[in-house]
Amino acid sequence: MSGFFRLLARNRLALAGLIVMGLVVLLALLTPLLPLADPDVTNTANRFKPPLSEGALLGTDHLGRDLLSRLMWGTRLSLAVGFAAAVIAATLGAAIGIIAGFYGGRTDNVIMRGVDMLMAFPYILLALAIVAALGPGLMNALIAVAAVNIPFFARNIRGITVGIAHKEFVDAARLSGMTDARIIATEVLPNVVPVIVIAMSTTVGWMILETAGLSFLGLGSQPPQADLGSMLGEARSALITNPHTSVVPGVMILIIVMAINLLGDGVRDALDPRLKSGALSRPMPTTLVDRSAPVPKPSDDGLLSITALETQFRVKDRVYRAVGGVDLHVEPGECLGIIGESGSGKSVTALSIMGLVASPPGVITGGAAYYRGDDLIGAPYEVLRSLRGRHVAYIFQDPLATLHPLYTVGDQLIEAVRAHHPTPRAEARVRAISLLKSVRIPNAEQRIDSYPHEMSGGMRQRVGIAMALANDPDIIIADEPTTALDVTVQAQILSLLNDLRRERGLAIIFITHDFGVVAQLCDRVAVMYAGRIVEGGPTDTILNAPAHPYTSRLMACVPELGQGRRVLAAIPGLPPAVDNLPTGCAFADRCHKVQPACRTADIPLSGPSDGNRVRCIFPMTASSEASA
Ligand SMILES: Nc1ncnc2c1ncn2[C@@H]1O[C@H](COP(=O)(O)OP(=O)(O)OP(=O)(O)O)[C@@H](O)[C@H]1O
Repeated sequence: MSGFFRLLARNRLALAGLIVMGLVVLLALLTPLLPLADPDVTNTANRFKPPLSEGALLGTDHLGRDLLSRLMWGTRLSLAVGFAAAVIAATLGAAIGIIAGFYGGRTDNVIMRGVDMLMAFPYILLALAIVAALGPGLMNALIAVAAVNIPFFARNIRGITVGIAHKEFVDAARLSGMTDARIIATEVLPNVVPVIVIAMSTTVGWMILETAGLSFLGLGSQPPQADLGSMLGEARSALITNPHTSVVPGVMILIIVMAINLLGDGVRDALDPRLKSGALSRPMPTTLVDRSAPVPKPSDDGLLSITALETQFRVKDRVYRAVGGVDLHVEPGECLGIIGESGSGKSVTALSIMGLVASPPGVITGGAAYYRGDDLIGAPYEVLRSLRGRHVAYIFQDPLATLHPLYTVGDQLIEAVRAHHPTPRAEARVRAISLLKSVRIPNAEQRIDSYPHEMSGGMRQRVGIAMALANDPDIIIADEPTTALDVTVQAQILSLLNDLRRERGLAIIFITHDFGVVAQLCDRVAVMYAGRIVEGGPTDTILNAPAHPYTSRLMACVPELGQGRRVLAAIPGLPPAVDNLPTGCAFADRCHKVQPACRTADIPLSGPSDGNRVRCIFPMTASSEASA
């Protein structure tokens, strides 16, 4: 709750709205206690007194009634009616929406067609019809305003509920034997309450206006009772001769509605977790680059050479150092494996190369990535766009997130083929079919017209791989591409990638958690921890004699088939938070070989450039391992 108020207070306009609304509500609550004149007592001798007259701070109206007093009582009434109408509309609308969305089918159809009928009328006409049927009066105006707003809430909440009703946690609740009422109360309602609050906060002002509108037309509060709308209505005839009688309630309506709307926007932003992290702000086409240090020279002239790459996420006042000075290089026909625990910075390193880290919040703060001698970091968008997919292609981890649900896989493959090579559609289709065959999709001629949801997870992943191959790239950056595949398909895909790099000199950067895949495919491997490479070198050397305690413990976690029973040694503790990295070795807290010297200063990556390089001052040796 305190987090919510902190976020709300950060939005200056919302804070201003909150303060103004707080004052208005406070004044409305204190009105009966204030020494004000009776708002309904007429005194025609004092008609139309101007503001700042003696005994009438805001002047008097056409019947000589004190405008300040009428304003205070009128505001109190308008606020009460507006809030009450909002609560009634939200409660009934949400209940209708939840029932329609949860039960679906005929229940949904009957309820929502009724709601549609209500929505078919212009809302003010409907409100007028309801008040005309019930008779003028403030209570009837309240009922009318609530009734015309019920469909708005019902439709919104029904949409959210339909999505939630088919989620796995609702299925799990059903399986555990919960009744529908309990599922609605404990599983559905908590998920829709923020939406109800957001919808309410943005519509209260609107309902106050609608109530004022009905009173203005003489259908709401009845004389002598004052609300803001009726005050405006009564002042209509004196608009030119005595404008203060209209300005006083008009300004109050403006203040209230502005304050509520600003506050409502702030509440919406503070309650929506996606808005909080800036996820809905439009990311820039390439990652923002803010390099203060001079750009490093390439350490060698490989196909792709990454030098001292640093990428951060700047979220509000926190800085997450996701990648903290990474050096990597890959040659044509070579496969480089990147391995490390979840959150170690593997994906962010890979995405930084082509400027694909979303900005905001991502910023590349240092280093360079040379592709055939040209630095890609900070390269113009057009340059990166022409390289993306054509020379450097990515295979992403989550095939469902990368394929568009509304296009067939064929359309998407054809689009990928034609993005960089203008080809007739028929020719691109033939190429797409051959790509699907090359990733071993059975029945490719028919499957090309399938939608992503009609394919299994493994097939979708293979479509993602086919798409990466569409333009014969020089480098493929594969981020855990085989995680969703069964072992036989995984073996096929790995051998396909292996063939491609042999035949075509394709370079592969393969991000994985699986040492088995590294052993099978990679020539060299880099082990990452807390955003840095802690060990790197030829795969055989590292797998046979890991030098960093982290690498050795990571390997000890891997079960081995056919090696008999052995205890799997999990690494104790958790990786450090990248917004609060310790001095010295980031693995020190979890390391069985830690010494005080490990925590004093930064530890460089040392060792021969063509051999095993390690970021440790007490690396593992055969003898130390034996004694451990
Ligand atoms: N938008 C973001 N805001 C703040 N921190 C982020 C953001 N995206 C990633 N991070 C942080 O950056 C670090 C590196 O994340 P990254 O996705 O590269 O890890 P990874 O090693 O690829 O993990 P996995 O194996 O689970 O994919 C993590 O600590 C993560 O929490």
